[in-house]
Amino acid sequence: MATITHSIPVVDLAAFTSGDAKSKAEFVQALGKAYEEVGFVAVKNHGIPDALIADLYKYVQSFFALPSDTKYQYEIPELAGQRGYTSFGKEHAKGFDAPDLKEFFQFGQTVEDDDPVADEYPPNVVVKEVPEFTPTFQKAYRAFEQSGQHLLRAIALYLGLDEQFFDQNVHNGNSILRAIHYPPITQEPESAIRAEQHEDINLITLLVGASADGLQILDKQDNWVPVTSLPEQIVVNVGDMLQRLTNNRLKSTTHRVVNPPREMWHTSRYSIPFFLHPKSGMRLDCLESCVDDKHPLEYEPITAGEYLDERLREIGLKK
Ligand SMILES: O=C(O)CCC(=O)C(=O)O
Ligand SMILES: [Fe+2]
Repeated sequence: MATITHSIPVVDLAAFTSGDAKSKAEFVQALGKAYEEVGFVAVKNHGIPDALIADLYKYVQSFFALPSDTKYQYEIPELAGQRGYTSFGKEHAKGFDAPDLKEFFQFGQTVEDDDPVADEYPPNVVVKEVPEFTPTFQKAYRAFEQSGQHLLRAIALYLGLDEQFFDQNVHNGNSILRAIHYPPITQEPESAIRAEQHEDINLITLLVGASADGLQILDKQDNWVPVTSLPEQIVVNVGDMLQRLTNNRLKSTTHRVVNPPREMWHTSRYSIPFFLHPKSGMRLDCLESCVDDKHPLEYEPITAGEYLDERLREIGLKK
């Protein structure tokens, strides 16, 4: 069912959410196979309204256009970049010293029921200069959660689990909506690129139309392949938590964002990934169904919270 129009398979989420049993089952197989082989898909009919995405980009651009001193007010070192602003040159990929050529803003979970997990989450940082910023992030956060929940249900079915396997751990989970600005490049970058090669930490990442070229994935032959998606599609990839849970059956594929050619140095690039995380208490111990003689157990038991802490230290965001 998946058609390859670019470097990554394309799937139609409407086949899962509104289709009959046959198209639902076909979607499950197409998504699962793509995640075993490529780790990335482009999703159409993802359910996130175009107008909301347009608003999100508009307010994100207004925020990054604020004077540096104003943005610094929203950078709170105790929050380790998990909420609010992180200035240019702070984050580096695991295993690399040179920081990425980016600044970003992170928005997290707001618990609206009486779930005690609320105590684990710092409040979001409210940008006063752009009043529509916070309500738009909140709306988008919920829309991404919803879309991600459908995809995780399909993944659960593919893995032979109960369709609702992820639901309770993702409801009020520690997901992050991150707006990234890669500023214009003004001098020959020494060794750094916009985002050095890495794998995402979380279960899955949903990425709305990055505003310019640059995203590349590493294929099985070690070639960098550009990822392009049509304007109405979002890119959704497997992160390390899902790879770990499935004992490497689903692939958390290495990716990076390269610098543009010199004639495009004067342009900014914006992108808005939603890193879908479970609650910190979710166990990421490898599923029994993913361990056998051919696939021996690769990882120690761990919770999502322990794993996240380990990874944030490795990328320089947590001391
Ligand atoms: O900017 C992009 O297109 C992707 C960014 C990314 O891979 C990340 O922030 O993890
Ligand atoms: Fe990434």
